[in-house]
Amino acid sequence: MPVVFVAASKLPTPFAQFTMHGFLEEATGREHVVLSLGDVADGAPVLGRLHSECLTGDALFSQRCDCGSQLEAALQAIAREGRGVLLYLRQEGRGIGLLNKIRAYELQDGGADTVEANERLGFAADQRDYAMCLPMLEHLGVQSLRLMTNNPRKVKALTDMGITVAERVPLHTGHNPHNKLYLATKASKLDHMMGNEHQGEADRA
Ligand SMILES: Nc1nc2c(ncn2[C@@H]2O[C@H](COP(=O)(O)OP(=O)(O)OP(=O)(O)O)[C@@H](O)[C@H]2O)c(=O)[nH]1
Ligand SMILES: [Zn+2]
Repeated sequence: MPVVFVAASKLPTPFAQFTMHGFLEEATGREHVVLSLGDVADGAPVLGRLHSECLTGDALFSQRCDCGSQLEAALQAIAREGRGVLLYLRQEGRGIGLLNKIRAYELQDGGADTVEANERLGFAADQRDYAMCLPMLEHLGVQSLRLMTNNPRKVKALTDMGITVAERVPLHTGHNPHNKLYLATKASKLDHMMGNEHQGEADRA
């Protein structure tokens, strides 16, 4: 997937001053971002996260999901470590886009779960692919990750493209009464690992 690097700048945040790297996915026009901290090209496994865009959770404080809290926990964990990468991937709504996600939420308000809602709209449960990550990680010189995720599909996607996942770091945060069913459905239908693992460093954020 042709992804070109466009520019990099400083990004001061409450957690650390990251470097922000901007990339363009030429075929789709999607604009992806990586926040990096420290020397991530020295060959040692890098604490990292592939974060799928969730406008409602990341920017609008939605409690329907755990995205905003995971984003914050991941950035805090990277800041604590002084080294890491967060790939902010523009694949909103597990790849169906913002307006279709709102359609899916409407169906969920009527009783469907997150997977059934996607399927009723004619989409697969999860339409994401992670091919754009390889050129972005190559650009940064990252060969091996300690990946903050509960999603085994992300581990497999990276491994299949030749990136070593040296460790999976669980990221359990942001649970509330509004996303209880959503998180349970992710575990039962989307293979997410939602508990009983050792507490990861990102969970402590
Ligand atoms: N279609 C759809 N997308 C959703 C819904 N809730 C959250 N999302 C999207 O799901 C993506 C986040 O995926 P999650 O399944 O929460 O987590 P993950 O990224 O697969 O796994 P983790 O690395 O463990 O966080 C974001 O793109 C959200 O916009 C929903 O009900 N329907
Ligand atoms: Zn979300």
